[in-house]
Amino acid sequence: MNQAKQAEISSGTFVNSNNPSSRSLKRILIVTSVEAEQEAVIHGLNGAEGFDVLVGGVGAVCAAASTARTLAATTYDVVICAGIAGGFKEKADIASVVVADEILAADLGAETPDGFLSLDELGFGSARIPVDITLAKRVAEALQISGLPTHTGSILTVSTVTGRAETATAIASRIAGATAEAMEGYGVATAAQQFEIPVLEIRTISNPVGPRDRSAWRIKEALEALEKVSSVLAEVLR
Ligand SMILES: O=C(O)c1cccc(C(=O)CC[C@H]2O[C@@H](n3cnc4c(=O)[nH]cnc43)[C@H](O)[C@@H]2O)c1
Repeated sequence: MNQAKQAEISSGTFVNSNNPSSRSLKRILIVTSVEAEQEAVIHGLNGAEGFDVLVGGVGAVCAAASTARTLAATTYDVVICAGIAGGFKEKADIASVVVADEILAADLGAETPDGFLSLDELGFGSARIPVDITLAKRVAEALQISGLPTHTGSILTVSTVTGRAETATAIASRIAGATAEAMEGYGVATAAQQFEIPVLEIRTISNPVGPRDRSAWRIKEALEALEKVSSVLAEVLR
């Protein structure tokens, strides 16, 4: 997608009275990759004020550019990357929810005969972007209480969807805490970081990370879970 499409739900104001830091979240940007995810989020928000939902495109580069363009035009208090994802074996099942405790560009680095070197090891910055951990924990707790099976862990950003069992095993053994993989989080988070805005990533699981079997992707179930996640977000962030 070349042209990011923004659906503004409302420009109203809301205050988060449950936040221990008393920070008020007046305006929240949710970035999805495709329109089906945007629609699920909008249905779940059910007209709640203060949320804008952007289709940022597939892949970290497109997501970063779309998010940065939006943040340059409007002030937000938090940015949330949301959508469907692959879940790592024994970490996140189909239709469960993963709230990132960190956002990690899993394939940003260098391959060597002795293994993978991350951006950090190469000395070119960091492949890890911290989330607003207080907010992430509060959202995860609310999702769990609402009955959605919810995990907290690293959500990896990859350029290529993992399609072999060997790759899945290699990634899981290289990255402790790898819970889900998707393709946009690091891009959205890089834009948010450069605008000094807190970031979250929340994903619902459509498929296992492993041998490619598109017929086994449970996109409908994952989108239904994403809609429920969004209705909880409307409650917990209000
Ligand atoms: O075909 C459809 O109806 C449909 C509806 C909603 C979303 C899609 C996508 O294909 C979304 C692509 C999006 O999903 C993320 N994703 C999902 N599973 C994985 C995975 O195993 N590894 C990496 N990324 C995954 C990713 O963020 C894509 O942008 C189709």
